[in-house]
Amino acid sequence: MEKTLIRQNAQWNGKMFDHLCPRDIMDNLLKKKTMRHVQILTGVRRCGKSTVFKLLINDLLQSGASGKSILVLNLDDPQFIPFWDDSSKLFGVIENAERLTGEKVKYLFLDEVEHLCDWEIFIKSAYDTEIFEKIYITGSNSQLLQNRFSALLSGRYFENEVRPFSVREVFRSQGITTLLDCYTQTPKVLRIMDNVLSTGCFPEIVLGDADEDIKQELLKSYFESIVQKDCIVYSGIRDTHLFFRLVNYLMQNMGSRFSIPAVGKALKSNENTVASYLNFLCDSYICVDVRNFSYSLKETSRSQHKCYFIDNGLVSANVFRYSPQSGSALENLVYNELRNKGYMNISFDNSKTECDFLAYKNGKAYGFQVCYELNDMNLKRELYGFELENVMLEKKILLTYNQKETYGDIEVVPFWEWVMSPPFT
Ligand SMILES: Nc1ncnc2c1ncn2[C@@H]1O[C@H](COP(=O)(O)OP(=O)(O)OP(=O)(O)O)[C@@H](O)[C@H]1O
Repeated sequence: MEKTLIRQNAQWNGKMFDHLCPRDIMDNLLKKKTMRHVQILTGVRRCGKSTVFKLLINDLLQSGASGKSILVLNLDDPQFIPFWDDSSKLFGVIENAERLTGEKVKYLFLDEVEHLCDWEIFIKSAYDTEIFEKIYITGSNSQLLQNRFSALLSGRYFENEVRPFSVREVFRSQGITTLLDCYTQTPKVLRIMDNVLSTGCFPEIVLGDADEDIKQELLKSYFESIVQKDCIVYSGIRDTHLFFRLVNYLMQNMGSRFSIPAVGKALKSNENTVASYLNFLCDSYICVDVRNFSYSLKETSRSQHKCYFIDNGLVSANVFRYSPQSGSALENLVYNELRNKGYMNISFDNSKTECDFLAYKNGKAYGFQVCYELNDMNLKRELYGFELENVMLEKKILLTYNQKETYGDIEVVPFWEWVMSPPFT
């Protein structure tokens, strides 16, 4: 089996990657390409991690590297099952590759490394041999670097999260590359936004020409594999019935505030179990647990939570009566774009103003309110959201589906315009 795998590897050539869409994360990765540090790419399943490998390989080939010096091993492939319990056997695969191609492996790519029970030991030895110019690895669980051997790698790696396409990447994949394109092709922009609100931003969903039903089916299969492989099996969840009820509860109440004791009560379960199941879900990158804003570090003062999902499509495929025109669908998209645009410490305000998002960039605080459609009934409440005590906001931005206005220092901006306005990261 190794022979076939290795022959496939040695045949890399630039033309194989012509059809791939460029990813914004590449700028960051290429800046570090000459550093020996191991590059770890984590992220939810199907978001495009292996494709980022291909983009990196393409760059290596363009820079003159030989295809034979690049070895990619996908450890999710059942052929690697015998290696899962003893990663040192991989050195044998590398030696075989070198014998077959007659060239040293300089660039090692390991996909889904979490299958190797002691992957850090293998990576540490591979790094320390100084044979490889660069080692890239991927994993689909944020606990990848939290096990007993992780300290072995300290100071030797960079970790970056790959995420499904940002909305800007979706626009770019459909030929909308500038703000001017958006102004001149607004109906197309709104059509893309409708798609993104309902079927999300996973690359295969965005780029595929399958009809809506097939996309929903595919999204359901993504969901099942994330929940099964990266939550239930990876974290050893025992009460799967409770776990599914929790996921369903969080999807139905996406973007609504909750407390762990209240969910425990609603699901008739122990709150400690609910809290740890929520952590397992977050570890798989399928959702994030956002807390209310507080200057105090005491946990009790941040006891309110809101859950946002990595992709609107995953939610729409699983929640009965999901409405892409709802505030929560747009709010979920805004949360993800805040992350894509590099905002940090994202929280919500739990005082009387109820500001949807407080987020920081370059040490400055920004306030965001999200309203699908502003009208006479909700305008006053939405503007009031920015009247925060104790926080000086650098900017106050009210994001809508397609309305633009200014109210004093508050800018009402269509979501697509905000997405396509620099700075992008
Ligand atoms: N930049 C891109 N351009 C074109 N297609 C892409 C791109 N990124 C991802 N895809 C497509 O999306 C699908 C999933 O991508 P990929 O296999 O890279 O994801 P992954 O995160 O490695 O998935 P998994 O965790 O399940 O292994 C593939 O069909 C791939 O071709």
